[in-house]
Amino acid sequence: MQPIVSIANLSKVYASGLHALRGVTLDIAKGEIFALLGPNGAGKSTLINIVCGIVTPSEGMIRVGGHDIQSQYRAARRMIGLVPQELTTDAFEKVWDTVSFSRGLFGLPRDPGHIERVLKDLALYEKRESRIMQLSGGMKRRVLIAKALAHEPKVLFLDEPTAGVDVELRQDMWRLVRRLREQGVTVILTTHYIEEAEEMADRVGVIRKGEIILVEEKVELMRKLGKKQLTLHLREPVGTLPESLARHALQVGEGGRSLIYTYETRGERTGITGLLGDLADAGIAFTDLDTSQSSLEDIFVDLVRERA
Ligand SMILES: Nc1ncnc2c1ncn2[C@@H]1O[C@H](COP(=O)(O)OP(=O)(O)OP(=O)(O)O)[C@@H](O)[C@H]1O
Repeated sequence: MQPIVSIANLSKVYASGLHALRGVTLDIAKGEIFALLGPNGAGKSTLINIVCGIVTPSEGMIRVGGHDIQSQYRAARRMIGLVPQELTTDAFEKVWDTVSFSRGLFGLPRDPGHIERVLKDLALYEKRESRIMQLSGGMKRRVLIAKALAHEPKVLFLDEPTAGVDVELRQDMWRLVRRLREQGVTVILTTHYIEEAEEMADRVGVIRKGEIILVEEKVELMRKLGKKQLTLHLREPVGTLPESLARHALQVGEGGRSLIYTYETRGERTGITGLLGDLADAGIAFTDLDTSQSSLEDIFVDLVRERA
C-alpha cells in the first residue's frame, strides 16, 4: 500500500552547523499510530517541523498523501494537522474563534457543524465562549488539538501530547487518538514516555542524534524487549559448563559463582523446567535464585546509549 507519509534520505543541518537529522528514511502507513521516541535533542521536533513545512530540509524528499512538501506545499500541508508542544494563540481570543480561524487558514469554507463536533469531542464545547487565558492548562492543550483538527487533516502530528499533563487528561488524549484512528486519521506522535508508546502505538521508531536507529512493530518490539533474567547462585563455583547445558545459552557470572539465564516473558515456554532438570543431572546445586525484569525504560535507555 502507498504510504501516506514518505520520508526519503532526509538530512538537516541548521545554520549553526548542527547536524540535526542524518539520512532519515521512513514510511508511515495510512491509518497507523506511529510513535517516535528519542532523548532530548534527538531531532524529533526537527523531523516533524520539516514535514509540516516549518523548517526547510537540507536534503531529501518528503511526500504527504503523494504531494511533495516543497513543490506541492499547499496540497501537502492541507492534509496535516500539527499539535505543537506549546500554545502560541492570542490569550484574549475565544475558543470558538481561534479554532474556526485555524480552519480558515487552509482556505476551507466555514463549517460550524464540524467545529462544534471537534469541540464536543474534546469536551471544550461548554468553554467555546471562554478566552484562552481563562482556561486550565489541560484545556489549553485540548484547544491546540481542536485547532489542529479544524481543517479535517488526514495526518495528525502530536509533539509530546502528554508532557506534564495529569493521568486523567493523558487517558483522554489516548482515547481521542484511538477515535481519530477509527476515523481513518494517521497519527504520528513524539514522546518521552515509553508507557505512552506501549499504550498507543502500532509501530515505534527510535531516533538518536538525528538517526533512526530502530523501527519496529510494537508487538514485535515488546516481544523482543520483554526479557527476564533468572540468576542462580551456586553452591560451588563452576569453571566451564558441561556440554549437557550448552543448549540453554547460560552466562556464567563473576567468579563462576552464578549462572544467568535470560528468557522471554511472552514465550509460551520459558525453558526453566528443562534447565533445572539438566542442572540437577549435571550435579550443579544452587543455594538461592532471583529473577529480574528489565523495564522498557531501561531497555530504551540501553538502546539509545549502546549506539553512542
Ligand atoms: N533553530 C535551530 N537552530 C539550531 N539548532 C537547532 C534549532 N532547532 C533545534 N536545534 C538543535 O537540533 C537538535 C535537535 O533538536 P530537536 O528540537 O529536533 O530535538 P527533539 O528530539 O525534539 O528534542 P526534545 O525531546 O528536547 O524536544 C538539538 O541539538 C537542537 O539544539
